[in-house]
Amino acid sequence: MTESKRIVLSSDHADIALRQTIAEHVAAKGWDVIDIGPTTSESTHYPKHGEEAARRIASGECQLGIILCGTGQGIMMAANKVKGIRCGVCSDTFSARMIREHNDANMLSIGARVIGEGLALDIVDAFLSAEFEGGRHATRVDMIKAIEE
Ligand SMILES: O=C[C@H](O)[C@H](O)[C@H](O)COP(=O)(O)O
Repeated sequence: MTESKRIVLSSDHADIALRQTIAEHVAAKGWDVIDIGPTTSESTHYPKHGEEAARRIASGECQLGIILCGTGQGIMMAANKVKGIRCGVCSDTFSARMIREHNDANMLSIGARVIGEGLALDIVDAFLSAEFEGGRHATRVDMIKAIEE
């Protein structure tokens, strides 16, 4: 894990409570959590929240990010438009581990209307405790980065 442990959290209106539960869970594990909201369940637009969170990572302010929307898909698509972001939607712990180990993902997206709180927290733990393996996977991640150039 990187020395600085700062993580950004954001979501749309799909489940503010789950995001706040994840924020508390991650903070309890020693992460400095930057929860950029929103704070109410008023209908909002996931692209802006995905982009906002992604830019906190692209700027170097945060090392990792966790974002949520109803399916996790729309906010993931928006986040992945920001250069340097590798974000995957996960509904299982194996994928959450593998997107770190093989893809060096810096953001995790969760479908708040897809999975429950218990699984979501396990997915978060799998994502945060995994490390990028490098080697052949670094070659492939470099190829992803080259597409952005
Ligand atoms: O990918 C998009 C997300 O699942 C959104 O959370 C969803 O489209 C929001 O839908 P609604 O406006 O009906 O709550």
